[in-house]
Amino acid sequence: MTRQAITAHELTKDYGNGRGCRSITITVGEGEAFGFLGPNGAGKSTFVKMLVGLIRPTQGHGAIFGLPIGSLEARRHFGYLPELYWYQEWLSGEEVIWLHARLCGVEASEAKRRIPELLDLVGLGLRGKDRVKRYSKGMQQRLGLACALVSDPPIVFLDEPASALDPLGRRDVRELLRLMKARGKTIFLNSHLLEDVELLCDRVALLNNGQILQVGTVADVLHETSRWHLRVGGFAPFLLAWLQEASGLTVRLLAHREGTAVEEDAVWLEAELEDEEQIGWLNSLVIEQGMTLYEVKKAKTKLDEWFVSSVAGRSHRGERE
Ligand SMILES: Nc1ncnc2c1ncn2[C@@H]1O[C@H](COP(=O)(O)OP(=O)(O)OP(=O)(O)O)[C@@H](O)[C@H]1O
Repeated sequence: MTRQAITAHELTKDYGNGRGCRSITITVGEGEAFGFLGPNGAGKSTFVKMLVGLIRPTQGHGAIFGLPIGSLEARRHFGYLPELYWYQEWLSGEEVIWLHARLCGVEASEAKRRIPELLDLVGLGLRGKDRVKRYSKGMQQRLGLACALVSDPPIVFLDEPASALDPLGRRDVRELLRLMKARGKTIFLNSHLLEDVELLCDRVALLNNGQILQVGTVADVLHETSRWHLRVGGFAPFLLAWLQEASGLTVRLLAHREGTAVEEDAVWLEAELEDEEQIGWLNSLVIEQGMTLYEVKKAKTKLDEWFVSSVAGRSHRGERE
């Protein structure tokens, strides 16, 4: 059985104004990449700050490899990239990493060996001797990543690690996270870049107003829809109404489906089922009407669609207050 890397039990932070996060219970296994999602102000950073020991919970408890959050022992096991980072601008990039290495207790000889490796890893290879004052925001974020990895920790907490990066930088970070995952690191990722989360994370949690709405594997949350797509030939518009009436289901014509050429003869229909078994019934109706059934598959929701549909209609604080 996989060891539990991060656990939180009813972890709560109330800033005194009713904001923060409420009663969050989750477990992240060793080697797992866990995506923590939610709209602005949902409480994601607050939750991570409790786990890394920067703020004290109002209630509940948590542990890192079984060690209480906030303790020095727990802190030895992770690296952390905060959402808002600010490094000593009078130091060079190398000196900032050196400082973090020494604060983490990395031996001097080991730190010297790691610094050029880390600079290369985060794409700052040639700029290590420049002062932070001369770094762009994106370069400082890359520096922050290097600092989070300096002790080669088994767990990394990354709060929006690519928020300041251009598309190339984002791709670099995506690759870096994949590499870390392949090396068995546990990754706790707060991010609004849902495409990256979908590619990297094993499980995701969705937070709103400080509370968890849903937790599950990426596959589960994306496949929970009951929408099916059917590619049919010999379609005529009147058949749509007929299909709806005969099946009693909502069936619509998709204007065009991403990634497929628009063919003259074949169209995509989308059906909403109440029960998966209805798909066989619908297929037989399509064939009965003389249409050709080329393909039938369950519609896969993108993570951003899932995010929007899960949060839509609920009140949420943050930037929209
Ligand atoms: N120190 C504080 N004192 C009072 N309220 C706070 C404090 N820090 C955060 N909050 C509030 O707590 C809520 C959660 O904030 P938090 O920064 O955790 O959200 P988030 O999900 O990380 O948002 P974002 O995606 O914008 O980074 C927000 O309503 C915020 O205004």
